[in-house]
Amino acid sequence: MAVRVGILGATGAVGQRFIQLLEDHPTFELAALTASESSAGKTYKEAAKWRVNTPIPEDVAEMTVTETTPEAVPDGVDLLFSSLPSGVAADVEPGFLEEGYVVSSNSSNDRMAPDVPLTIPEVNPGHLELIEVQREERGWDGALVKNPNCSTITMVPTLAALDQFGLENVNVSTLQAVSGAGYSGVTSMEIIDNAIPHIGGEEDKMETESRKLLGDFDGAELHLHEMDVAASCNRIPTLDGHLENVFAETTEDVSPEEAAEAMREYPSVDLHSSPDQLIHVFEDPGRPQPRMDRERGDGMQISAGGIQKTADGLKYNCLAHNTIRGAAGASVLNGELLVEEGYL
Ligand SMILES: NC(=O)C1=CN([C@@H]2O[C@H](COP(=O)(O)OP(=O)(O)OC[C@H]3O[C@@H](n4cnc5c(N)ncnc54)[C@H](OP(=O)(O)O)[C@@H]3O)[C@@H](O)[C@H]2O)C=CC1
Ligand SMILES: N[C@@H](CC(=O)OP(=O)(O)O)C(=O)O
Repeated sequence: MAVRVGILGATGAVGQRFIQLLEDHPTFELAALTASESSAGKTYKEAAKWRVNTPIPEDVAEMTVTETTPEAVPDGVDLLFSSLPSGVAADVEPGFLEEGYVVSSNSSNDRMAPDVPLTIPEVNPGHLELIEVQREERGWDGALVKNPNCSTITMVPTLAALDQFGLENVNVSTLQAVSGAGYSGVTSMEIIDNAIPHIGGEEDKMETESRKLLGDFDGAELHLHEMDVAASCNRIPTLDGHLENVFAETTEDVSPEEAAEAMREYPSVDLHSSPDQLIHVFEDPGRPQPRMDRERGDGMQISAGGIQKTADGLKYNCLAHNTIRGAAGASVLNGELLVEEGYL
C-alpha cells in the first residue's frame, strides 16, 4: 500500500534530509512540499538551497512548493512530516490535525505534552496509544506524534537497554555537531578552533524527554521514569554526529560485560528504516567516533563503547547521526510505525 505524504518545512536542513530518505521509500510517496510564503509558488529546486550529499531527486526538483496551510496541501495526502521551526510548528500543526491529518513531527513544541506520544519505535512503541487520549481531549481526528531531540535520542536507547538494572541517576555530557544548529546556526568564526559549552534549551530537553521516553503508559496517563537526569551540552566543530559521555547509576551491580550484552541484544523492530541491530557496541575504547561511525545502519544505528565500571554504576560513550536518527530518520520511522499500527 502506498501512503501519500507531505513535508512541512521541506526547504530547510531537516526537510532536505526527509527528501533524501523518502527517495525510493517502499511505502511513502512524496506528494506535497510546503515552506514559508517566500518559497511558495516556486519549484523546489528554485526554493531550496540544496546542501545534502546526494542530488535532488529529479521529480522533486520540479515539484511546486506551497504555503504551509491545510488548504494548500493536495487531496489524497494522509501523512505529513513536519520540520518547521518550533514556534511556527506550534502555530500551524493544530490546523492540520483539525483537518484530520496524521503528523509525524520533528519540531520540539508539544514534545512533553501529556497527550502527545514522544516515540522511538524500538523503545516505546506502546506510547502511540496516547493518540486515543489526544483525540478525546483535543477533539480532532488527526494524530500528532513527535520524535525526541537529537541528543536525547542518541542516549535513550542505551538507557533503555540498561533499565533492567534499575536506572537511578544519569549524568551526560554531549559533544554536538554543528549541523544540529542548522546551516546558519553557528558561524565558522565562532566554532573553528573552539568549543561552545552551551546550547540553548538542550539540557532541559535531554533531562525531561528521556524520562518521558522511558516512562510507563497505563492506558490513560503517562508516568515519567523516576530516574534523575542531568545534562551538560557542548557544541564542537564536527559536521554531523553527536557524541555523548554517559554516567549511569543503577540499583543493581552490573559489569561492563553485562551492560555491553544488554545493549547488543536490545531488540530492533521490523520497520523499513530501523537498523537490523539497534545498538552497536565497540570493543575498542577509542570508538565510537563521529566521522567514522555516524553512517552506521544508514545513519539509524546507535553506537556505544568505552563501557567501564564506576563506584555507583557505569560510564560509557554513545553516538548517533543527529540529522538522520536524530531528526528526519526518526520522523520517517515514526511514520512507518503509524502505518504498521493502523493509524493510516
Ligand atoms: N538542523 C538540525 O539538524 C535539526 C533541526 N531540528 C529541528 O527541526 C526543525 C527545522 O530545523 P531546520 O531544518 O534546521 O530549519 P531550517 O531553518 O533549515 O528550515 C526551516 C523550514 O521551515 C520553513 N519555514 C520557516 N518559517 C516558516 C513559516 N513562517 N511558515 C512556513 N514555513 C516556514 C522554511 O521555509 P523557507 O525556506 O521558505 O524559509 C524551511 O522550509 C526545527 O524545529 C529544529 O529545531 C531538529 C533536530 C536537528
Ligand atoms: N538543538 C539540537 C538540534 C535541534 O534543533 O533540536 P530540537 O529538535 O530539540 O529542536 C542541536 O543543536 O544539535
